[in-house]
Amino acid sequence: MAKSGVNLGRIVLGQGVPKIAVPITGRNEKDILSQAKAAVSAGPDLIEWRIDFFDEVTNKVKLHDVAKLLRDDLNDIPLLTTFRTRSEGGQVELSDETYFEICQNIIDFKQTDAIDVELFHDESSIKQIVDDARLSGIVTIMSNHEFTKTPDKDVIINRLSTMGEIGADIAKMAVMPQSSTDVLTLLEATNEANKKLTLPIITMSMGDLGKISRISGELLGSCVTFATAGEASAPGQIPISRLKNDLADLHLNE
Ligand SMILES: O=C1C[C@@](O)(C(=O)O)C[C@@H](O)[C@@H]1O
Repeated sequence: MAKSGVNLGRIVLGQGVPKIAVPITGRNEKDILSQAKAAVSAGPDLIEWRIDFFDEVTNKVKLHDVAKLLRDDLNDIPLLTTFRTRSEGGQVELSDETYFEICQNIIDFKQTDAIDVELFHDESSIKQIVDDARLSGIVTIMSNHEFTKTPDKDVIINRLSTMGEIGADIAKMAVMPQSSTDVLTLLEATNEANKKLTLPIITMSMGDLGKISRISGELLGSCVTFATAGEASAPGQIPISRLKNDLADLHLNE
């Protein structure tokens, strides 16, 4: 039975072919806007702004100005805004207080369709962000990254499940494989979690070894795949022009 999807602007996550997200990783306004132009012309389903790359992310006024300029350039392509902390593979380590302040600013600006919130922070603050996002009509994608290893299948499924219990609209888990067996662990966890959980999930096994996980989402149940239209934001991402063909070739017709 098909799950009910999550509306994100003009797209629905959790049904049919996985949606393609292209990240923007510029460090300043000029690079952010020129990457946005390249991303838009590559024709993704959604765009991710990785604000941890932005040099002025802690300057509220500047963050708001660039968020608005970016949004105006996206031609209605839905926007996901993500601050990835250093311990999860991002650019900057922050105190929880600053991390949540930035998340709150992003919600208050109302210039995004979705926000990424990392699972491993103070739980009551996460819940507050999820509630505030919902009140503002912003979708929460809760995430966890394991940048050095692939946890056991049950651990992956439990974390995705916990994200749903906390109130996320979508649960996301990225892991690093050390072997082909690790890749299979992530794929199996995806297949099981997708059947067990009511919320849509996003998973990936990073690096070259894990590339298969970036094209197998329709079969196993991962609803978004991240692709490049220039800079990659994580290892193993496939250029969008090729990924579109891969997803079309693997599309299930019945
Ligand atoms: O969570 C993810 C997934 C990702 O880490 C990947 O492996 O494609 C890329 C990040 O930009 C994004 O926030």
